[in-house]
Formats: sequence, structure tokens, C-alpha cells
Amino acid sequence: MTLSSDTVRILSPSVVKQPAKNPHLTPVNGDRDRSQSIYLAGTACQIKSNVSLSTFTSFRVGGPAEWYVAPKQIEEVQACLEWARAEGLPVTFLGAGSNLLVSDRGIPGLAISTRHLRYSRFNPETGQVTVAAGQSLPRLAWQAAQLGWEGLEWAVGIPGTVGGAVVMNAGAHGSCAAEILVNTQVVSHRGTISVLTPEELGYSYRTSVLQGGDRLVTEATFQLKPGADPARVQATTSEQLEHRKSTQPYHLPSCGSVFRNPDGSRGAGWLIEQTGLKGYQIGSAQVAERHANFIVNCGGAKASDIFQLIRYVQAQVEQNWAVLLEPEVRTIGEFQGL
Ligand SMILES: Cc1cc2nc3c(=O)[nH]c(=O)nc-3n(C[C@H](O)[C@H](O)[C@H](O)COP(=O)(O)OP(=O)(O)OC[C@H]3O[C@@H](n4cnc5c(N)ncnc54)[C@H](O)[C@@H]3O)c2cc1C
Ligand SMILES: NC(=O)C1=CN([C@@H]2O[C@H](COP(=O)(O)OP(=O)(O)OC[C@H]3O[C@@H](n4cnc5c(N)ncnc54)[C@H](OP(=O)(O)O)[C@@H]3O)[C@@H](O)[C@H]2O)C=CC1
Ligand SMILES: C=C(O[C@H]1[C@H](O)[C@@H](CO)O[C@H](OP(=O)(O)OP(=O)(O)OC[C@H]2O[C@@H](n3ccc(=O)[nH]c3=O)[C@H](O)[C@@H]2O)[C@@H]1NC(C)=O)C(=O)O
Repeated sequence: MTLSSDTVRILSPSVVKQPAKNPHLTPVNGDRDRSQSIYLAGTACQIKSNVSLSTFTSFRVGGPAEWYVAPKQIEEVQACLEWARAEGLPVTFLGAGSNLLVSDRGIPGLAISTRHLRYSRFNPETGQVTVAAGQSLPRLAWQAAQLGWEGLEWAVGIPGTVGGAVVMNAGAHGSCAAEILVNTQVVSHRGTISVLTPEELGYSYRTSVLQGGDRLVTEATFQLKPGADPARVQATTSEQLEHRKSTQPYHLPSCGSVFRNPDGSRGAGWLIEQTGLKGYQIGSAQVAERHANFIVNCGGAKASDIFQLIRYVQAQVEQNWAVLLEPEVRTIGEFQGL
């Protein structure tokens, strides 16, 4: 079973050209072919070539993005998308990289990171918070707790961005993004801005129609519950984080749960542990002792080690339990031939 990939193919890689001399581009220094970064005309947007993604993922693995940019506002997002389209490049969206496995070979085309899209606006009249896609979800959870707004306590241990949470329908402790989302603003690969409701997102467990799609989440609005005692909300938030740290290998690079829990009472962690795979290692990738549905990078792991371990665990569980575990982690780039 191949793992799904999230590189959006505006054109298939076979026709992806090396970026031509694009009139929109102002080389930073000298001839573009030599330069490692370029600026999009009319913006402060710097597109860099050959940027390693390993430091941008929680697994701490992954090869280089052919091109990488971190736009600071929606107009720059639109300019980047227009450039990629003009150059015939596939586009990949990056949040905090906490649910990504990026190929050691890297990814073709343009990787757009939301890391600089950050603001949060709490509206006491409506109890809603509107927040930029690149905002850290734990940071938002703590901000809400400090205000005495309930509804995000569950999210404090999810080390991703708001945009990633909207796309993944991130959840924990019986809650998830779908339950509190009012709407989300997205930009299509043609630069068109629209606002989607939870119904339009086709939400289900750890799934939305945005996954593997070509629309970038730029902002989300959540319905929270103001008026609680801030000390109590902060205490609950801390408890959620402490519970997680005691049941999950938080201290080692991972992507969180590797597989979605299958239907039925036996979760992925239980199935993998009962298959005797805790501690099983390929290279420096290991099935975590603390939680069998985590694969951890014990130091110096390659993406290929992790990929092969995912497939090995899938095969062993299927053989033992006739259950085919479905990856929750999003794989990006090519893993063929492994
Ligand atoms: C220690 C640890 C614990 C975790 N615990 C949980 C948990 O309890 N519950 C849970 O649900 N998850 C958990 N995760 C997984 C992960 O944190 C979530 O899936 C999170 O929502 C991913 O957000 P991100 O910003 O890192 O997205 P990324 O990993 O960067 O991207 C995930 C996917 O979303 C896409 N994407 C990201 N941002 C955007 C955007 N703005 N617009 C469009 N597409 C976008 C990417 O292309 C990719 O397909 C955990 C991960 C770790 C490392
Ligand atoms: N194992 C793995 O692969 C990974 C694990 N993690 C873990 O996930 C957890 C979340 O990490 P991360 O997403 O970086 O978020 P942080 O834990 O860094 O929290 C984000 C922000 O929330 C605020 N904050 C944190 N704790 C408190 C608090 N007790 N009270 C008030 N505000 C607080 C801080 O904002 P401010 O700076 O404004 O004070 C902080 O910058 C961390 O424990 C981290 O170690 C993260 C990534 C990967
Ligand atoms: C970490 C993630 O989300 C996590 C989220 O943090 C936690 C807490 O709410 O609940 C889910 O884990 P989970 O279903 O494994 O929940 P846990 O409470 O850790 O384990 C459930 C049960 O599985 C069994 N279990 C778990 C791990 C293990 O190694 N062995 C085992 O037998 C235990 O019986 C345990 O009681 C989410 N995982 C999925 C795939 O839904 C993620 O999505 O990345």
C-alpha cells in the first residue's frame, strides 16, 4: 500500500522545468542561475533554492525543497502561488512540519511555509478567536487559557500550527478542530480567496477535503467559551499536557501518532504493542517503547528508515490481526524504490 503524498502537482514533475528567466523575478545578486535566492517583484518575499527541510519537521529528517518561501502576508502568498504556476512548479504547504515525513531526496517545486503568518484576535462579544494559519496551536491554547476562555485545552500538546490543525482535523482528549471551527479562509492555487465552513471541509476523524489539496489555509475562526476562571482553565490545560508527556515519547523527534486508530475497540497502539513491535528498529528509527503508535528518531535517522519501519509495522499488524493500519502522517516527496 503506497503512502499518500501531499505534494500538489499543478503539473506532473516530468514537465516541471527549471525556473525560466521570469520577468517577475529580481535576482538578489548577479545572474539568477548562480544566486541561491530571489525576490518576487513588488514584494519583500525571498524565495530560496535548495533549502533543507529537516529542521522544519518534528521528525528532524527530510531532504531539500527545490524552492522555499515563507510569505508574511496574504498578498505575498498570492504572488508566490502565481510564480509557481508561471514556472510550472508543484507546490507543497508546510505548517510546523509536525505531521510530515519528507523524503531524503527532498521535494520538487516550491514549498510554502506559513511560519510567518501569525496573529490572533479574540472577540469578547462573540467568544470567537480569529487566528492566522501559522500561529502555534499550543500558544493559542495558552492564550485562551490565560483569558479564561474554554475550548482549546485539548490542543496544548499538539505541536503544530492552526493551519495544520484545520487541515488534519487535529484532535486529542475527545475533542478536535472540527468541533470548534466556525470557518476558515483559504487561497486556491490560482490565488482566489474563499471562506469555507466545517461542512464544506468534509470533516471526519483526522480528515478534511483540504488534505493533499491545492488550497492554502491562511486564517481560521474558532468558537470558544469566555468567562471561566483563568486559573482553572490554565490548570486543566497543564493537566492535559502532563498526561500527554507521561503517555507519549515527547522527548524524542516524532510525528505523533503514525497511524489513525482503526474502527473498533483496539487502537493502533494496542495492535502494534500486541504484535511485539515496541522497540523494533530500522536504522535509527524505532517503534517507541512508551507508545507503540509512535515512531521516534533515535538520532541521525533517515526518512527512508522511518518509511520502511512504517511499512514493516503495517505488514506485521495486517499479518497478525488482518487490520491494515492507515498512516496519519503525511508523506511528502518520492519514496519509490524503498
Ligand atoms: C509530539 C507530537 C504529538 C502530537 N499529538 C497530536 C495529537 O494529539 N493530535 C493530533 O491530531 N495530532 C498530533 N500530532 C500531529 C500533528 O501535530 C498534527 O497533525 C498537527 O495538526 C500538524 O500541524 P502542522 O502545522 O505541523 O502541519 P504540518 O505537519 O506542517 O502539515 C500537515 C499537513 O497539512 C498540510 N498543511 C499544513 N499547513 C497548511 C496550511 N496552512 N494550508 C494547507 N495545508 C497545510 C501539509 O501540507 C500536510 O499535508 C502530534 C505530533 C507530534 C510531533
Ligand atoms: N517530540 C516531538 O517530536 C516534538 C515535541 N514537541 C513538544 O510539544 C510541546 C509543544 O511544543 P510547541 O508547539 O513548540 O509549543 P510550546 O510548548 O513551545 O508552547 C508554545 C508557546 O505557548 C506558550 N506557553 C508554553 N507553555 C506555557 C505555559 N505554561 N503558560 C503560558 N504560556 C505557555 C509560550 O508562549 P510564549 O513564548 O509567548 O511564552 C510558547 O512559546 C512542547 O512540549 C515540545 O517539547 C514539539 C515539537 C516536536
Ligand atoms: C498523538 C496523536 O493523537 C493521539 C492523542 O494525543 C491521544 C490523546 O488524546 O489519543 C489518541 O492516541 P491513542 O488512541 O493512542 O490514545 P492513548 O490514550 O495514548 O492510548 C489508548 C489505549 O491504547 C492502548 N495502548 C496505547 C499505546 C501502547 O503502546 N499500547 C497500548 O496498548 C492503551 O490501552 C491505551 O489506553 C490520538 N491518536 C490517534 C491516532 O487518534 C496524533 O494524532 O498524532
